Amino acid sequence: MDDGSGHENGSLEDFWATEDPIFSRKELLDIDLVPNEDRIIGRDSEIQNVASSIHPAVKGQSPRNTLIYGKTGTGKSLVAKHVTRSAQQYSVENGTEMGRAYIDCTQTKTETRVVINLAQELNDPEETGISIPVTGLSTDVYYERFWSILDQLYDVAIIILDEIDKLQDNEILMQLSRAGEAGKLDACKVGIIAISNKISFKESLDERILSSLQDREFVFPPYDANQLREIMYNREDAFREGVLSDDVIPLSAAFAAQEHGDARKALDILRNAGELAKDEDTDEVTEIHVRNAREKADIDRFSQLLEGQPTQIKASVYALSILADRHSDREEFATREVYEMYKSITSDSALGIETLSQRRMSDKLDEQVFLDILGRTERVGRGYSSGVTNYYYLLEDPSVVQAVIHNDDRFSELEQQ
Ligand SMILES: Nc1ncnc2c1ncn2[C@@H]1O[C@H](COP(=O)(O)OP(=O)(O)OP(=O)(O)O)[C@@H](O)[C@H]1O
Repeated sequence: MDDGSGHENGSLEDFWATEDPIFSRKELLDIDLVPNEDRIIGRDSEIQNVASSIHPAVKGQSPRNTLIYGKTGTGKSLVAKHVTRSAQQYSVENGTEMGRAYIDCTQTKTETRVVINLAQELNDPEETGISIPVTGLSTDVYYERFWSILDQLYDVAIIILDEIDKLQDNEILMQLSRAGEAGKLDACKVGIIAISNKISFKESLDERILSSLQDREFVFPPYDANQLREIMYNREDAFREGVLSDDVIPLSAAFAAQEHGDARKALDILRNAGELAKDEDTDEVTEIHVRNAREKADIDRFSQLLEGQPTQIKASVYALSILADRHSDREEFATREVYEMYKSITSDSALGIETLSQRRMSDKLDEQVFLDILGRTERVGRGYSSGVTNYYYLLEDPSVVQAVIHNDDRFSELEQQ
């Protein structure tokens, strides 16, 4: 309470003035940051490849459409953004009007929303006199306005569609990739850089779209532990000097390398380790913080996967996690074993769900295989037990799985199995 002495305000002022004991430039660890070229590691040939496919654009000619594949955190978005940013700077200095737009298709999934976002990103209403209301127009009208913006403002436009497999349908790809031939545009040339981490996504594309998009196609390999280390050492100035103990970066790199060489994961672990140290009011980030940050990252990822899943699914995954916990010497468990545990879990009235048949429970487990929650192997029995038996295994540590499922109160209240 303010006692009139000004003391309260004084102490808050002191508080505002305190420096962060851990981070000095935390923004260097932001996941959306496109760092300068000297901080980009191990992607020289990928940068060169993408640059050569859009090279004609800097002279106002048609760029080649480009598809980029690769697992999560292999630098796909980074390279696409970096190369197009550099191309745009060069173009402007050399008299070519180049437009550049980025769409994250996990957020913008429908054809109409993509056109609206592209039109808004590329428009300059003062110059074109065109307005793009957020709603209220038909898709056709949005397209007309979009083509008109492109023709009025740009010689060439490069459109990055990230996580393209998340689009609800392919109409937008058809429109963009054939805009020139179809006579929608008079002057502006359009190039697409499409990014995906699912190579199988091509199977869902119409032959005509595919042949147009697939002009150039690149696969980005995962990083090894050395490259991950270097990526992090190049962002070390996000932290105050002397705050990171020596083993922090190598350990974060080792964890992310186990994951499949994911730079996103590496930087997430490093940032979270710093946050944990800060929460503890210490001024050193140590190995323990890295281990806890990794566990937190795993729990967050797994929570997202399991979020909103029905209780039956949680119960069957929980049964598998208890088996894995009890038998640390084994990884895989036969359907029958999982079912026995599932029966004892679901018989607890605290859960309030019925006990399904073994067949239906295994159908539920099979669904999880597709969601990357579980793995399954099939083995052909020998001797009397001929026939195929399914074995399930967790893709995550049982303690992480249980921590996530226990967030659902009904599970945390279950009798110890
Ligand atoms: N070669 C690299 N050098 C420096 N930082 C990198 C490199 N590759 C990736 N990063 C960083 O890792 C994070 C993830 O990279 P990016 O978003 O480009 O991956 P992605 O392959 O597009 O992944 P996703 O498929 O999940 O979108 C970003 O913060 C990026 O800055």
